[in-house]
Amino acid sequence: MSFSSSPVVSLRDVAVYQDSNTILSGVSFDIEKGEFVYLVGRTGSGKSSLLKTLYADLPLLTGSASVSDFTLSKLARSKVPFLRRRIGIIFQDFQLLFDRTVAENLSFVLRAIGWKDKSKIKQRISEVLMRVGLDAAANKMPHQLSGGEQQRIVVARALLNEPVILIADEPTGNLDPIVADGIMQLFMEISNSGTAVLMATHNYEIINRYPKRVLKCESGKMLDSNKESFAFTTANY
Ligand SMILES: Nc1ncnc2c1ncn2[C@@H]1O[C@H](COP(=O)(O)OP(=O)(O)OP(=O)(O)O)[C@@H](O)[C@H]1O
Repeated sequence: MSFSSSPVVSLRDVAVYQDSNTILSGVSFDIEKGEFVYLVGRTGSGKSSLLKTLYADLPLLTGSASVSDFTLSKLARSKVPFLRRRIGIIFQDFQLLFDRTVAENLSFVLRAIGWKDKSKIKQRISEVLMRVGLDAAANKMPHQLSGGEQQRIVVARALLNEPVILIADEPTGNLDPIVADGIMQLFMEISNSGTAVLMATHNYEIINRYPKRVLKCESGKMLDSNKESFAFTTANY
């Protein structure tokens, strides 16, 4: 008997568009539960556009795709918030609310999706802060934290809904190498505990230090290191 679960992301012959321009075509890949995958490619090659397609910020017009249990081609606008609750989204700029504490930043998200019970909110916040190693930071203001700590809070925020996948667009871009390394270790722990991670990056040093599967946007197509070998070079990235 097989206990394998279905992929958390599955794309078949997908095209990615910006306005009427085709950015990528013929994109097919699966991401399994707990898998860690890098997304690379030159500036403008389509990484962010692909990620936006996955969280329904760009419509799926060609091919078929599912994320968690959502079929993107048939996704009604009203269902988009529910899709996004299954995805933790992390960007390079931290996007914390600087006029409130860490705990208030996190409770804001839970309240927005209908959590009301104060003790449950407090418990969930404490769980995610523990997970990112910052359980003592709940009552601090974001400006009292370092850049790396702020990014950990953003990761904690992305984990609030127990997502099946974290989608991260250049999450280490503004961090110095040692701090970036800490964030990578956190991502590895997160993927080891069953949440898939799809991370767009230009940082090939990080990929060499934490080697995992790589998807590469190149000349309007997607290359997959699970299926073919391709060169890694820091030139032009
Ligand atoms: N909002 C937009 N409207 C129209 N075209 C866009 C938009 N955003 C991006 N594009 C175009 O789509 C193409 C892919 O851009 P995208 O941002 O996906 O690339 P990227 O690989 O993420 O680049 P970077 O590494 O610089 O973030 C580029 O040609 C870009 O100019």
